[in-house]
Amino acid sequence: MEGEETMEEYRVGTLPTLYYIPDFISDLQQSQILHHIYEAPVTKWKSLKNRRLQNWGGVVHEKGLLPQDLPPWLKGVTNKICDMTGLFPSPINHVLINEYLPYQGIMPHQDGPAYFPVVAILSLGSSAVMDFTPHVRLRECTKESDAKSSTSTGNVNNKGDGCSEDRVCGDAADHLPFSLLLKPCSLLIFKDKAYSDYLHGIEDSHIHKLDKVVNIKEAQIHPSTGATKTLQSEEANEQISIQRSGTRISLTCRLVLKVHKNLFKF
Ligand SMILES: O=C(O)CCC(=O)C(=O)O
Ligand SMILES: [Fe+2]
Repeated sequence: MEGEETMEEYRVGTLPTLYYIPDFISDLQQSQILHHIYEAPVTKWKSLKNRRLQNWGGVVHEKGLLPQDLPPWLKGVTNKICDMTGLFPSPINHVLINEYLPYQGIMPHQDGPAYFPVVAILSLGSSAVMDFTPHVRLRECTKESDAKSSTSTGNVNNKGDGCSEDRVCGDAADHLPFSLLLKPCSLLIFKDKAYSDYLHGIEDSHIHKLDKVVNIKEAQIHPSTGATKTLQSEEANEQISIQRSGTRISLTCRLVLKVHKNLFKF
């Protein structure tokens, strides 16, 4: 594969920097990776309020990474991601493994500043919907520009606030929430705007709605993904959602550019 050019065929949604690769790994590779994850000593798991995680590659500090070699079974995955996407300037050196029970999620957030702004997330085990929400500054900008246009001044530059540039307000219409269906064995990659202008998160719920999903076709919904139809009682509007039934594991693969070989040089 030839990197960014090849990636074009996996672009989803309206942002230029959001890619979804179905079946990035085989079922057999998935089982092997899951086997390694659950083979790790129980002390490798860190329990958070609503999920567990394993940290591989070392400790991420504000000032960089205190590195630890990734194990070969993870390097196999991260090398394949680097080779195929061509989006990482050097090998991925950090992997966070999150485990979610069917009612668990992750609150909307932006990834920390220590990371190079490209994220690759491999999904295993069970499907989930990831929601992208525009950053507050962009949401406010949208409201502000709506309010201004309703005053019919026709001038979006008349206040020295966060909306004071035509360019920013012009972009605001593009900053609508959207979601992605992440199926087992798939790889999601996002960078640039999708990384910096949006928060990403997964709802703490057994049911995930598909109404804002931009990769339905690519994710090819069928019964084994857990896709179901539920009926909205009042308007009898059919709305498709997924019923989460199994544990989902994700591998968040990233690069920390600043690596400290020696703790005392921090
Ligand atoms: O589990 C996921 O798909 C998302 C994880 C995530 O956003 C993170 O680890 O920063
Ligand atoms: Fe994240």
